[in-house]
Amino acid sequence: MTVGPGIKARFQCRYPGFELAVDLKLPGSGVTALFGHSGCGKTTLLRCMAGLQRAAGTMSVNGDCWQNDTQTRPVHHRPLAYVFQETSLFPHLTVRKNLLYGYRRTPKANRRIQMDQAIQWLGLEHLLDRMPGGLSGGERQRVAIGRAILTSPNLLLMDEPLAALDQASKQEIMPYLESLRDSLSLPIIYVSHSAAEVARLADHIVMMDRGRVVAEGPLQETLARTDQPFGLEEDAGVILNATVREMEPNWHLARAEFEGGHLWIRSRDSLHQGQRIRLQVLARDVSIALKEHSDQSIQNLIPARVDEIATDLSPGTAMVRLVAGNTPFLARLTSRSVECLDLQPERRVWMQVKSVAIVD
Ligand SMILES: Nc1ncnc2c1ncn2[C@@H]1O[C@H](COP(=O)(O)OP(=O)(O)OP(=O)(O)O)[C@@H](O)[C@H]1O
Repeated sequence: MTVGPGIKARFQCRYPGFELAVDLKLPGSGVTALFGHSGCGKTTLLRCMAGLQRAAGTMSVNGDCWQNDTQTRPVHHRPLAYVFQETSLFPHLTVRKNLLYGYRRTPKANRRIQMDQAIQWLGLEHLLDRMPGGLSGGERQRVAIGRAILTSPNLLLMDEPLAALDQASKQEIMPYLESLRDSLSLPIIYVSHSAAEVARLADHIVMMDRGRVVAEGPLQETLARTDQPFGLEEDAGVILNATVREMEPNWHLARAEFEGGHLWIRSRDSLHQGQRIRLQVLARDVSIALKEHSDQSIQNLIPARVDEIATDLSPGTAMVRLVAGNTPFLARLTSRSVECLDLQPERRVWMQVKSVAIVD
């Protein structure tokens, strides 16, 4: 069988009352989120990928075939690391020795991630001589992630790694996960049912429902679908990557540039010029005008093109996809407004953005 770059995962398996059937081609780098309601099969799919769950199918990672129709490599021969919701550190070993455990088990020639790097990425310097029993939940999880990546895996599987943490610990650990995403070249499959985590971390998304994939693709593009396979119509919105270009301290505003325009956002102390941020714009916060009105209170007025209109989402409601430069946005309007404005694909309009949130 020829296997190319990226991750190929095709599986079929059954439990009483549940069947998983997926056929996925995923990017060979970055974070792919497996997203969906409880019981939709996210953990089962992750276990199939790891070889922990028997399933018919194929699995390959950047050209390395782990399973096909005739053979399957056992889990301990797959170069992967798995981080669970509940950490399982060795309680009798210090943090340093827990980290070294993964590192030393990896043959020297295969070590691509060094101790110092992992310690720095995960901010573990001051914890090295501590015992796991005395760490907070967030600190323990950071050590567990460190131990996992120090095996230099070719695939990192993370199953709801923040689910057992309180809100404050989740906020604390997020920047470390972001730094891992940006520093590691290895693909990460990240199971979550938190839209906020997905918005912040993922590059690619797989949305599952009852053992099937209902939508899949790059995060930005997929969230901007007018058919809203996520069932999030009320909270539908796009995520965009932007860079802070200008600070207006007198007005407490910052100008964030995205591919195709800029948005004024409310400033905060932690923002600085040149910073890369992710923004969320909800469909219900976007309205459309045919002319550029300057006599109104909305700061963000952006020229855009109508790309697609879906009118049958719920009675009287339409979802309009707009494109500014290369960046898609969604606007949720009444069907009446769509008709009154005579909106059609390709029409040039002005997009009024009432509210923008920094994703964190
Ligand atoms: N070993 C098993 N035996 C029988 N049924 C199972 C087994 N493991 C999982 N299931 C069932 O398969 C379905 C999918 O479970 P899975 O844990 O993969 O979902 P999930 O999306 O990860 O859910 P959650 O977000 O709650 O962890 C559920 O209906 C579950 O009850």
